[in-house]
Amino acid sequence: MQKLERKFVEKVWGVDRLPPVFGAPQDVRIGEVWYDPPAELQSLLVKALFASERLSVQAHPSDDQAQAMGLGRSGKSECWVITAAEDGATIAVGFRERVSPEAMRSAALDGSIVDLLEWHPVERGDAFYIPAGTVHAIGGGVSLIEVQQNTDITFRLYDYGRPRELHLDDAMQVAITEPYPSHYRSRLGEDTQLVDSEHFRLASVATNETGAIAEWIGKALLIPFEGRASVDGVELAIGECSFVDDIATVEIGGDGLLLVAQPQG
Ligand SMILES: O=P(O)(O)OC[C@H]1O[C@@H](O)[C@@H](O)[C@@H](O)[C@@H]1O
Repeated sequence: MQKLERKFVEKVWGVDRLPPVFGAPQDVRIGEVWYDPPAELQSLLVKALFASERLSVQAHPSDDQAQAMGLGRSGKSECWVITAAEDGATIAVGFRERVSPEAMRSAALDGSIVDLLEWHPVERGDAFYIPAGTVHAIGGGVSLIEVQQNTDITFRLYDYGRPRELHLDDAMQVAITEPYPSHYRSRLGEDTQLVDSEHFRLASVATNETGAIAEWIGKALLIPFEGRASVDGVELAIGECSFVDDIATVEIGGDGLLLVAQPQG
């Protein structure tokens, strides 16, 4: 088992103070904690996100689109598990109704795209799979764990007038201008398989009942979500992410809830 190194990333929409378990520098607006992918598992990246304000409205390319655009081999599908949400917090995923690409473009230019999106109320434990092409924006007052394909290609459609680069023409090539299919949503406690996609799968596993991953073999990433969890007797603290070479051969213990991610395909 290998605990992954953490990297703190400043973001305009980040928070002034991360939970103490992260030991983050003070006086810096941190929005993301990146867990450095190990040499043995480079295809997935895990992040913890902390948003005090809305992130950009954005979309990511698929593998084929990224390759056709000369941006490398990998696109970016991702998933989120909400770890904390202030009262009334929302995230935007997909459109309320189907829109034409032209209507999306002009709404991105004047900012009214924010009102075309479906803003979903969220609470701790809600999970969303976000396939490449889904137009999305994480709202303020939300913290989450993200598991994503390991690439950093984000096409911003709209950024609330913040002075950051937009990528509207690229986004137009990849954005799906439709409502978000509800079967991509799940909830910890009700569902054990949160994501089962082309590129990765994600399960929520109670440390005393690991049936959800009984058939899993091979490399995996473990992210403690709640309570106390251990692997082969070593405690996994909240705020950490660990790599194991073969999930089938490790002994999970403790009294808590773990997220377990594994590459597929
Ligand atoms: O473009 P900004 O607003 O900084 O957001 C960038 C972030 O967006 C989120 O939705 C995720 O895709 C993160 O992996 C990404 O780093």
